[in-house]
Amino acid sequence: MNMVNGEKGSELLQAQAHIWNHIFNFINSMCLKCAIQLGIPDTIHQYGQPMTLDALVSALQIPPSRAHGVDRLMHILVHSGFFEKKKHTPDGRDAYMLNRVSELLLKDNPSSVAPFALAMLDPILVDPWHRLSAWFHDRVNPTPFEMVQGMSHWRYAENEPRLNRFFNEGMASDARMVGSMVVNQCRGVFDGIRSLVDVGGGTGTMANAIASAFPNTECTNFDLPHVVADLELSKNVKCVAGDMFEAIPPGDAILLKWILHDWSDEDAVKILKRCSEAITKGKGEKKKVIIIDMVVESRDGDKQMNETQLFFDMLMMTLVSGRERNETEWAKLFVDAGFGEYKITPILGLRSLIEVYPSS
Ligand SMILES: C[S@@+](CC[C@H](N)C(=O)[O-])C[C@H]1O[C@@H](n2cnc3c(N)ncnc32)[C@H](O)[C@@H]1O
Ligand SMILES: O=c1cc(-c2ccc(O)cc2)oc2c(O)c(O)ccc12
Repeated sequence: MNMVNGEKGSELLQAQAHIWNHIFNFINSMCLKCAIQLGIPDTIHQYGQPMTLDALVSALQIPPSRAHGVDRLMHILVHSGFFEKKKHTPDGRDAYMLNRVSELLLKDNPSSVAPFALAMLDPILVDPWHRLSAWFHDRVNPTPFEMVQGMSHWRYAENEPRLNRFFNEGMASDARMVGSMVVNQCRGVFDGIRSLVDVGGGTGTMANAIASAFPNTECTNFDLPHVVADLELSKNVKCVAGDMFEAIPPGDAILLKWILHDWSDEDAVKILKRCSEAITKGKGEKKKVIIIDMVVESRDGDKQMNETQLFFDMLMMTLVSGRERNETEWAKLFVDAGFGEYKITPILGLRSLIEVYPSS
């Protein structure tokens, strides 16, 4: 039988479509970036009602000769779930509305993902992906990022204010969402904690949220000097600059949100040992390390969740010599760093809150 006829032929065409879909996946990312840069989500939001193409083109100040482009851009963005389209009541023309996804792209949404999207899709962070295969043969650079930029992601952020700003803003918007969930849904985690240090706390959003929900807990935000320089934090939050591989300020509890997945097992154990020293010096009775990170697991039937876990693991390998870990891998880190029991609370979607206790 001819290969391109019958069942074999249809399998072949399906395989080809699958490959095309993956080749062109970057078009989804680039259309998203374009929509954010043009300000489409904010423009529709400010309009306050479903917005026709003409109204959108005019508000965006795009020349009428490019209106067909906005039409086609909106078509793919509706298809990929970023906006809703409905018939405009008086004349039956199409009109666009925000949905829960595009609300997360609004500039004034405290949980906006827009800064992250712009940072991730900037050539600085896209170029390393073009070097991934070369990196597998490279014996020198810890990450594809370092291969391209000649320095680590953290050093680069220190020298490049634009990346530093986008990255810190992206982290802060995530910390606003996670901070409010943690202080509302996991209050018990902070019971009896007299002092807490948020290690690698970025611009202090988590420390501020914890300090305002638990005024009796003395909170410290600890990060690299260029991150904490000129920070204005709540008046009951201390700010300390330093290197977590050298020493961590003392506290009953150490918070590590999205820290350990940035590092290899060897470095993660070093950080945990510094945490162990810091809680030993804490003055309270109750002591623990609180980790907010992903615990990789196979989620039956949820292809998107599984794929997102894989994306994050690749992101950690490409940008920052880290990895995502399953429960067995986490448990090994805790044992190697000399800790005792741990408790995982899977409360933050793809991420969990892990409490790790000193060995008795
Ligand atoms: C992925 S971000 C997480 C930020 C924050 N914890 C959050 O989740 O919003 C990692 C943080 O670790 C900080 N960091 C990296 N190396 C560090 C070091 N050696 N000592 C202290 N902080 C460090 C970075 O500056 C950055 O703020
Ligand atoms: O470089 C990153 C990017 C992210 C990231 C991107 C987009 C999102 O919607 C959320 C997060 O997260 C990172 C991270 O957690 C980390 O520890 C290092 C680098 C990055």
